[in-house]
Amino acid sequence: MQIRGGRKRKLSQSSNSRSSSSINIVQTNVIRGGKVLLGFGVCLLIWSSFMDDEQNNYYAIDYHYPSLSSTTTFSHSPPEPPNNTPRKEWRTKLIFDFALGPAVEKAKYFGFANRESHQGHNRSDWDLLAVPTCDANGEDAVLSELEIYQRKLPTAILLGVQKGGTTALSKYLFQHDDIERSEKELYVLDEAMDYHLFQEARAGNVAAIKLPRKRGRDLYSQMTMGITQKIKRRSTREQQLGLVRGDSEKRAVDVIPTEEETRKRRLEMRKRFVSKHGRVNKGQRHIQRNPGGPPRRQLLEEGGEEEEENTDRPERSPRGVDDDGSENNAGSRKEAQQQQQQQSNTPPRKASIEAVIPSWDPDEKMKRYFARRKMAYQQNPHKKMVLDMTPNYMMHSDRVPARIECLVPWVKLFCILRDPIDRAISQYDMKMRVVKNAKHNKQDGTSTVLLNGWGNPVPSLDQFVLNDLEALYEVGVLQDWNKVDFESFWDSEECQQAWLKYIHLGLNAPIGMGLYAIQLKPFLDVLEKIHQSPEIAKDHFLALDNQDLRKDPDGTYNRVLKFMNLQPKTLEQYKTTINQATGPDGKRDDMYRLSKATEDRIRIAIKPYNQKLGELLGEEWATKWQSNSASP
Ligand SMILES: Nc1ncnc2c1ncn2[C@@H]1O[C@H](COP(=O)(O)OS(=O)(=O)O)[C@@H](OP(=O)(O)O)[C@H]1O
Repeated sequence: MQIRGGRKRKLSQSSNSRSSSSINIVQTNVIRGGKVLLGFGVCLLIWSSFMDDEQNNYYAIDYHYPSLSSTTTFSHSPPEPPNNTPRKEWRTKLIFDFALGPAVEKAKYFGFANRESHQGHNRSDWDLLAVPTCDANGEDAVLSELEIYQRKLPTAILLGVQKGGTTALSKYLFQHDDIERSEKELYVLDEAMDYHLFQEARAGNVAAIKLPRKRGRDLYSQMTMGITQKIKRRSTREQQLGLVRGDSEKRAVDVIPTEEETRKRRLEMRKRFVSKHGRVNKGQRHIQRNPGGPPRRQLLEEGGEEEEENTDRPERSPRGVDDDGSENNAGSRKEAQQQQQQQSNTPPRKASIEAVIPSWDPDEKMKRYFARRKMAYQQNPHKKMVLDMTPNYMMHSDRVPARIECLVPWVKLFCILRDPIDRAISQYDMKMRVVKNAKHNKQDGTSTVLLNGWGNPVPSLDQFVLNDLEALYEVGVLQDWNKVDFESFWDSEECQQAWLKYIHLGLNAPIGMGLYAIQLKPFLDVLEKIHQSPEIAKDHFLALDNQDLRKDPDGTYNRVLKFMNLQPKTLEQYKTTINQATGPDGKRDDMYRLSKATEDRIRIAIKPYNQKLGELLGEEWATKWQSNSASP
């Protein structure tokens, strides 16, 4: 702005007074130079400030409870009682906050002034949860088993892994009479707890919580959650029209366009948008799309498919890197906000928690969480096990272990692992099932480009995994193991920080999720810490292999029952998704295939982590996935 202003003045000066002295010219040049420097300095300052911010965002997931202690964190290290707080009170408060607190808030939210009337639960149901889990001296949990069951706190937790076969296993387990039937994925220890803390932060009870932006997801994979709304709408439309979804031939249609094709397409879309609605600043777009014009709904109706593609974009991140990976123009955003302010005379929106997490919908979250907990808290004292099978816990290994220690130290943890490559392919397949209903843009009659809801081409399977591989190298989780000694890296602070940085990027993590050793280590550590004995800790952990579940469902099911100290049982029904989708050998005719080169690259890169898994879980795990046995 300043530079442009300077230029204007210079032009008007030169036209009006040709006879200005050379001193004037020198002065003008000096001023102009100064302004340029000043502008440069300001830009540098802005840039460095939000670069810092970006950095902080990666590491700042520390949840503080000032009411307990300003140093009690719930993420990276297990919380300890603050000074002068009796351990009993401290623990009661934690249990109350985590298990009961959200429930009380929910009751308030749903307008139950009187909790007695709430959905058949009476006050004592809720209050049961608030009973301290330690004795009068503040020593460890003294809840009897019955008390734990009555409280419906989880007695066993399935940590992961996503696409490992959780759905099938949960269907099997819920057939058992001694297992409480609840929804499969509860997200109590990650999302719900995070949500509770957000509520607290909003109320000013805890320090503001920064979460990483979802930039990485967009930057590296382009398969974002943002598209799901659009796809849902489109698929409903397709259903209404009687179109069949899910036929496997469609999977083969994604031909990845060249960069040039992508650029052209974006330009075209932009041109069409501008010709229809006028030029709109990036920053302005989500503030007021069409000042004074027809309402947006009307625009959409007139605009048809193309414009809808463009206008369906969710809000962009407040600052920093844009959804499509390009740098935001912080200046133009500010400008747009100023313009907006002038137009509407309303103050600019303050950065809020919602701004930090763009897609956050508290009401929606609240309802979902409420529904889940309601199921989990069903009053049935006869069931012995309450399961929380949330495959994302494994990936949230920065906060869930501490919460386990603090809240449910008695739990047994189990997981079902799968060949990382097969797992990644399955994840891609899941994403594509959503994406493939997006617009297919016929370009020249021969190639068909599959686009996501934002008009960006979706990556091929190879690209999808390679992008993640690149991210893992970028943050330092993966390195050139010929140059870096994995053994010393594994135990280092550097490794932990790199992993934190990676998970806080919010990626789809097709390869990262397959690094089981690094995810499981904190859970194994916390079990040892809780039980103070490696043997007892071992009894509280079970790792299953997806292949075993495929080949011997009955045997695997009974292994889990034994692990939970439940009576053995023969499975009544095996009907799971495996029958429709995957054969007993894990192969699927319509499955995507990774190129051999990519697969080899990944296997070499993650090999040391697999070997570590052998050290953690037993030798057989070290060599399980050397070659892709499930692929031809
Ligand atoms: N019985 C049995 N044993 C082993 N594996 C099975 C079984 N049933 C289903 N599947 C396969 O599991 C994959 C889905 O995993 P999840 O249910 O964990 O998915 S999710 O994370 O809950 O979305 C999914 O894998 P892909 O078919 O490769 O996508 C299912 O086919």
